[in-house]
Amino acid sequence: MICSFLFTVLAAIIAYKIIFFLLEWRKKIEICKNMPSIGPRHWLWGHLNMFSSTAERAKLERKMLERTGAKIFVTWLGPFSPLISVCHPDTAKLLFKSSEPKSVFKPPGVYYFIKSWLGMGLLLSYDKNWERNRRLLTPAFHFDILKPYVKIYNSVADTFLKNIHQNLDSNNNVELYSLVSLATLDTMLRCAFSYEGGVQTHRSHPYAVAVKRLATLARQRHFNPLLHSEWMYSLSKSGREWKNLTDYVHKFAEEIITSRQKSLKEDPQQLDKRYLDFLDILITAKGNDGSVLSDEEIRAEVDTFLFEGHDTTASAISWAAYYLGKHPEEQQKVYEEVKNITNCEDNFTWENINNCPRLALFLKEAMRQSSSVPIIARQLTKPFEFDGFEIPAGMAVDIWIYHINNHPNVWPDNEVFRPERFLDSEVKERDPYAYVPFSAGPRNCIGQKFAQDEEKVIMARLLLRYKISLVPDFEYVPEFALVMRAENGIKLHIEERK
Ligand code: HEM
Repeated sequence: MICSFLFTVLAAIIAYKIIFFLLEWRKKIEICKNMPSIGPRHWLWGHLNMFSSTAERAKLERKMLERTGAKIFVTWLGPFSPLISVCHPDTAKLLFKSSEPKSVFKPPGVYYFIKSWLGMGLLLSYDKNWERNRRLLTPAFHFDILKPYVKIYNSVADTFLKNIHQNLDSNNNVELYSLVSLATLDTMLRCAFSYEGGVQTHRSHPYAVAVKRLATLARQRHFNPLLHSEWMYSLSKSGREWKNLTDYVHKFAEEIITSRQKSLKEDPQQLDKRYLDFLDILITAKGNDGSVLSDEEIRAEVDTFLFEGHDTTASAISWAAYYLGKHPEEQQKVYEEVKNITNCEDNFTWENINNCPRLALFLKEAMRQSSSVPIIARQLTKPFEFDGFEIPAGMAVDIWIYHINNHPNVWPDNEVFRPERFLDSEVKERDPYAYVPFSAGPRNCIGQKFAQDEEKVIMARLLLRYKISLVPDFEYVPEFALVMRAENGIKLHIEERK
């Protein structure tokens, strides 16, 4: 009797869940019915059978944007999961201006898949916790903190340039991306964490390798609906690899925190300065009620900044170097400027950083064509209307920064590399949300100035020492993941300048 009662209750719950799921599915189909997409949706694969790499997917989407001028589109990940994306300033600005949280709550929100790695640090947190930590950490990017970092950028560049020289093959070619990753990791560790780990002395560093692999695993999981459930993922091979790698990166972050805590205990006078650097702010932070950040909160911020602070900048610098090789005439212009303002000295100063207009234009155009953070995402807490499409609360929406920065209706001749697009006279004619490599609005990138300064120093120093060209027949294939990497790395031909 009890058994049959329990069975009936269980059957009712299962039936309810199935009906609820089917109704939700029908609702999603209805919402996306007339939305532009890269092609007809397959009943099982959705759009997944139309591309085998993120580069192919982005290419198909670009073609679709050329054809339709769409401001919003949908990609079905299998039969049940529509991924809605805004891709034009008109639609994206509604989200940039809002305080909608990041898509951390459920799949297929892209940030859901990296939550167990980065924790609820500044990138993924929302509401009161985010407000508190953003307020707390903003002073770490004050002018007075950033200015002395220029010395570190130059010292990092010294080792980076030596590494290039040492890693040249017999044809004078070098794979640059991995060396840049080490350089930007070194910068981040030294500037924000007062950590001198000699990162660049190795050909690769396990942390940089782990981050690269984690980003790949997150992307693969995103596009494999079978692995969306936590349970299925934890049983899979890649789920176990994910767990091992996140354990390792968390341990790396904990070591950095412990080492700084020890050093501050031994010599508290290190804190007697007007502006504390990033890690010291976290360690000494006190809320209004005297509470400190928990160990878990500190670690989440360290994990977040280690990743956001080095991987993004590595992408920006590596792709910028690629464009130097691709456009020799632009390289020459930037080189002339850098040579003149430095008098060929091996040092790029704070004054130089703020007085290199040609380099600044070049870097902006490079980041337009290869946006280091190609996609970000939000979870709607209220309904939004994007270009006539009503999207209900609860759905995740991707913001395609790369497509916004290249949208054919916003950027004439979008495939042409033309740094003059960023002259004041042209900028003032454009929508302020048309160029958003560092996002926009309240959740914009806190490290923008830091990243731009570092980029300028590394690029200027690279140009002063080497002439760069592309390697014929090498395939430069962008990978549209959390950060825009290059599938085969970025191999460049290098000639020492006399
Ligand atoms: C070229 C380099 C960089 C690019 C293109 C970039 C881009 C971005 C973008 C697009 C966002 C918005 C993410 C979102 O809304 O989901 C963001 C946020 C963020 N970035 Fe960067 N970033 C760069 C460098 C850095 C650096 C060097 C740091 C740290 C030193 C940093 C720390 C952060 C943090 C903590 C956030 C979250 C901010 C918040 O939500 O309050 N980024 N970045």
